Amino acid sequence: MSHEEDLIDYSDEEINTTDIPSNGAAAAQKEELAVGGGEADKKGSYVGIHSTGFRDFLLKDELVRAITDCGFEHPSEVQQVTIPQAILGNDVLCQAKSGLGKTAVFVLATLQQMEEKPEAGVTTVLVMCHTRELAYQIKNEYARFAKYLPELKVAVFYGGTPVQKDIEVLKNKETHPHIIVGTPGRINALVRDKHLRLAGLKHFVLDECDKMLDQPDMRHDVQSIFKNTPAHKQVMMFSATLAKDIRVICKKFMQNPLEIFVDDEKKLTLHGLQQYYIKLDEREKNRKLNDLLDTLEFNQVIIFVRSTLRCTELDKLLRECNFPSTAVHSGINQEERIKRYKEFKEFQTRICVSTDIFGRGIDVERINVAINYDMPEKADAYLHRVGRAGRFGTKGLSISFVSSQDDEAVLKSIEERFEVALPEFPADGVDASSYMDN
Ligand SMILES: Nc1ncnc2c1ncn2[C@@H]1O[C@H](COP(=O)(O)OP(=O)(O)OP(=O)(O)O)[C@@H](O)[C@H]1O
Repeated sequence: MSHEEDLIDYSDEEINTTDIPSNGAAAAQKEELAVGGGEADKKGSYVGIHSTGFRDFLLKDELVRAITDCGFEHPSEVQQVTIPQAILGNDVLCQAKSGLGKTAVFVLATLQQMEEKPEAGVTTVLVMCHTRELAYQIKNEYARFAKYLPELKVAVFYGGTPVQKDIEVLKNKETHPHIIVGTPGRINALVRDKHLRLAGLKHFVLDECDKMLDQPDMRHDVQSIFKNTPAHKQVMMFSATLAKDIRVICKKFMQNPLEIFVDDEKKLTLHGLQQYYIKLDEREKNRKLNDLLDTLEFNQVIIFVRSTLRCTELDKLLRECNFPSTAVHSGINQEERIKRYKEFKEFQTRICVSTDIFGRGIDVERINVAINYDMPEKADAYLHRVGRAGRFGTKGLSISFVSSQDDEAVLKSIEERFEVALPEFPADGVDASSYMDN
């Protein structure tokens, strides 16, 4: 993509839906992952599963060892289809269900393409996502997979922390990262003020790309950063939800990408996850939540609310009732937010009340119950939120409180779009073995 002419102001753009490649709806019925793109004649074709192990990708020894240490035995479907193309440097636009390992696709693909002795002081990989905690998590994934590549330097930059610290890291050749993970606001500020130079960039990655390009502020920052990168580079974008209009926008940043879409939205439903709703009055929510937390068996539970105020209040109430709860929302200072994220991830707290900050991308292995105390406004947000439970094909349970006509409308749209039965939560509860892995 040439920079000047093609980086348009998307808010002025008419979305041309006829741009979208046909992925062959009939075939999509049969296959989980519809793969189009690459070469023109490949559009609409479907890649079968050929490889069975990470070794088949012919990755560097250091990566194979790290993968083994992580306990990954077999690549997931999205990994099988995408990694072989991504390590060749192709652009990738990838949609795949929540929790099935999209992160490892770009982490492994970029690490695989790094030079053995990366040049000091040059950043070649930039990964951006929409929240600070997710950036922190992705940075840790890089650390996990790069553990046998000690020369590689990875850093995470996001807002709410002293910018001077980031500037110091970038000033010094010894500490200057080869790989940067971050959120667009801070990265853009560092680029704008010439602390971060991206002339040597080879890989530009957006995780949760639909969210990032859907929000005007974030999209503006992403575009400004993109303009400061070389024309020739690999661009990869990922999300569990990729509406057709957003795909068109994503592709403006790419050249002839490998496209992986789940056109048949019912295939986005997580099969290990049991999903229910409870109809109740707003004022009955606290009592109901108390009952559920008392009676349900869970390892960890995440509870979503719609505002920071409700988040603070509900967390306080739960702690008053002696539940081991924590809260995460944008009103908390950043250091404390990361501390709470870490504690929750490390199983030191078992209940987390959150706004949509933890609604996407956050990967906490032991969450097996997700509760929508407040129903989200959109079906997409619902899909991401409940996907926090039942990661990587494990079992899980989600319960959504429905207390208004708007909530009912969202519930209906979820059932229709994802063809998921969302029955009422049974009065006598559900058998714990149905949502707890042994
Ligand atoms: N091949 C694998 N074998 C075992 N575990 C895996 C494998 N790939 C990924 N995982 C684990 O699965 C979990 C979910 O992965 P990840 O967070 O990348 O999912 P995702 O597709 O990005 O989900 P979301 O759309 O919700 O962000 C992580 O804990 C990750 O370590």
